[in-house]
Amino acid sequence: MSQEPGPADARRSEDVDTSHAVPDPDPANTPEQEIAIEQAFVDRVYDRVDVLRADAVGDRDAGYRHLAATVPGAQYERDVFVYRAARRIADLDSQHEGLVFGRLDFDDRRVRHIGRLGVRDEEYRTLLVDWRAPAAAPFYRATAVDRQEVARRRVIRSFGRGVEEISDDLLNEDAAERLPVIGDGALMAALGRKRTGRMRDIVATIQAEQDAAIRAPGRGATIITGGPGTGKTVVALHRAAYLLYQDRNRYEAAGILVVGPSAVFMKYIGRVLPSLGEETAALYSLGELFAGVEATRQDRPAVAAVKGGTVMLPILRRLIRQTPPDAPAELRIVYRGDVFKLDAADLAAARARVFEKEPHPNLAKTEAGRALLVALWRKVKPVLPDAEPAKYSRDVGSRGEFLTFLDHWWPDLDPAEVLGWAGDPRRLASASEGHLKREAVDGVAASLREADFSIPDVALLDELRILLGVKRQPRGRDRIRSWDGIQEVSTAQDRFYDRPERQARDAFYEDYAHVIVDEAQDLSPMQWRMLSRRGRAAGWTIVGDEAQSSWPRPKESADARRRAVPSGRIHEFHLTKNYRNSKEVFEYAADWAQPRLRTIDLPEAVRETGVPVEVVTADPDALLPEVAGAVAAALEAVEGTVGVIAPYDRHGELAAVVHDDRVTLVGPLESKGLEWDAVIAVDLDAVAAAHGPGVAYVVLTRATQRLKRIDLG
Ligand SMILES: Nc1ncnc2c1ncn2[C@@H]1O[C@H](COP(=O)(O)OP(=O)(O)OP(=O)(O)O)[C@@H](O)[C@H]1O
Repeated sequence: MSQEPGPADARRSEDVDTSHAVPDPDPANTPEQEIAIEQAFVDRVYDRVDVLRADAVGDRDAGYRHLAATVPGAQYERDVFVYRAARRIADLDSQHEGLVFGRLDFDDRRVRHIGRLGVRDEEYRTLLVDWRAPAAAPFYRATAVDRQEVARRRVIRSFGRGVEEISDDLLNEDAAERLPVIGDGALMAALGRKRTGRMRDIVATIQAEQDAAIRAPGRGATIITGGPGTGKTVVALHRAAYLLYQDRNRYEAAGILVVGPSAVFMKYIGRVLPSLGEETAALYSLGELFAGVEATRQDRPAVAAVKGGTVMLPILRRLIRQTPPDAPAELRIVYRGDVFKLDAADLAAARARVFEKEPHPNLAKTEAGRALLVALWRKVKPVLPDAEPAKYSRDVGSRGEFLTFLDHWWPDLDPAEVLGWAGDPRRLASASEGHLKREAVDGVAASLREADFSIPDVALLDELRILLGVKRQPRGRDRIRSWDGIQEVSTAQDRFYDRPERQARDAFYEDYAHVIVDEAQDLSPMQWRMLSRRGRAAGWTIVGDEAQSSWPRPKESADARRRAVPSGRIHEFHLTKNYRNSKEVFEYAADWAQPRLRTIDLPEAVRETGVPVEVVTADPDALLPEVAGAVAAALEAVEGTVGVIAPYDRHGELAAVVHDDRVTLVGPLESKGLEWDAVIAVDLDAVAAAHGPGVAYVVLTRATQRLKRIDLG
């Protein structure tokens, strides 16, 4: 729900009054006096929200009282009614923290407050404008050069219901005589705040170039590029919230999918959309897009490079045609007193004939039975010339022994099982003849013998799912629709509101209205294919930075992306300011990366800390004490989180440094997209050698305040 009119209402009436008059302040007011003025307004909004919540609870309860409705259609109406009330309650509940965060004072002395929700007063006049409404745009877009009639922009920071801090930005110098200007820079304050390990929303401080990307049209493809820390991830998430607000029916009914590189990353960003009141987007990491698998393991770079490439397509196509390992090698049938046999060669020929008719084995069972009967018939006919084909087929085809044979010879295949076959180097070598060298076969086969699947395996499993054939499912009753298509409201309501971190749609759902891909520079061609299946009719938001890529063949990936994303309108946005790293950290990272990377998109870091990057060389045998010392010093120096980023083969020996909630130890690939207040980068040269300079550049750009590099001597 939103009390604020959505864009449709705004279009209908451009002059929906979104501002209100307030008495002129005294320009000499102290910060405390101004805080008190805002507090009075904030209290008024909360009072109103309390009333609205009570109304919504009343509506929901009234809906439940009609539970016994038996008149056709009445149950549906009740469901819709209850659903809408439940939504309204959830919205109001989710937005309690910092509900009012912005205020615009216009040249004509009108005032507009901006918040996480739209709220109207008893007379349906706007009290608070939703940050996503067109009327809120000047809060993000107005600049001294293009003021959009804004005289002063104010950011209000609260804790619970209490206003704590105000920070103003005077856009019209002439208004200084009538408007007090307080505080120094909400953005800098937000950027300097300690990190907690969960990304926060930035509604109060979205910058103009970010706002433009957030509000781009939902259809077609929106491509957002920018160097490290420019807010690509946070912008993409706010964009999801914007799209949901802007066309709730469409985006809730068909869904928005947000895909990121790793489970750690999804956890890191997982609270942003709920904090914006949006619970319905599906968040999946690349390792989770195959139902039942939650892959978090990375393959060795050389193996990942093979598994992600389109070379896997012909290999998988051959693999599914191989005879299953436990399939019987001979069929014997007694017909009219004679024994008839199909040997291995006959069975192989029959198998090949099935594939000529139906390339998807899991859809070919009937065809397989027919092929066996035909092959047997060729043996029967010469021996029993008077046999009748129809009678023979009916008789043999309905026998238990024949059907049991068929089940074993042509079992329903599971993608995980088929991928497992490729763990046998002989099978893989046969499927990949002419495509892979011996060394690659051995590497891939060995990786497929591991106990669990790796992240690149998930795209292969998904490809196999399609190659094996997907049986048509009756459209599930529990597929989630918007309220106007909802079927079982109590179920939907539970799903939306009762689980803290939920998935609205399963991993195979294919009809998303919008797909947001973060860290897109790293997607392999096979991963692009997996995503394209989930958004055939979708709009796309693609976010990335080529320089941070770990995929070795960017052209192959770009081609795959072009094929995955429907051609059509493309909106491109480029973000230019680094909000994460201090200038000191970013300049160090850029100096290191520039000579090593072909293309690099260098943003401008907006914040200085005066703390230079530290570089030390440690004895390889004394790495643990060196890192432990660095962690202890970092915990002292920063209030927030500390990240140790080290090559995977060092994790065992370094595990002991994680003795505090604020400390995490991750591999270079998992550090993508994340940030810590202090970062300790272990053996950067090894990271660059194993994963390429792009990944080492990622490692160097994770710190908000302090970076220490520990090399091995
Ligand atoms: N307008 C803003 N106001 C406050 N904080 C911001 C703003 N824009 C970005 N940030 C913060 O800057 C940090 C970096 O943002 P984000 O992770 O989205 O960048 P990114 O471009 O995806 O980075 P990378 O490509 O290096 O992973 C985050 O802490 C984010 O909250």
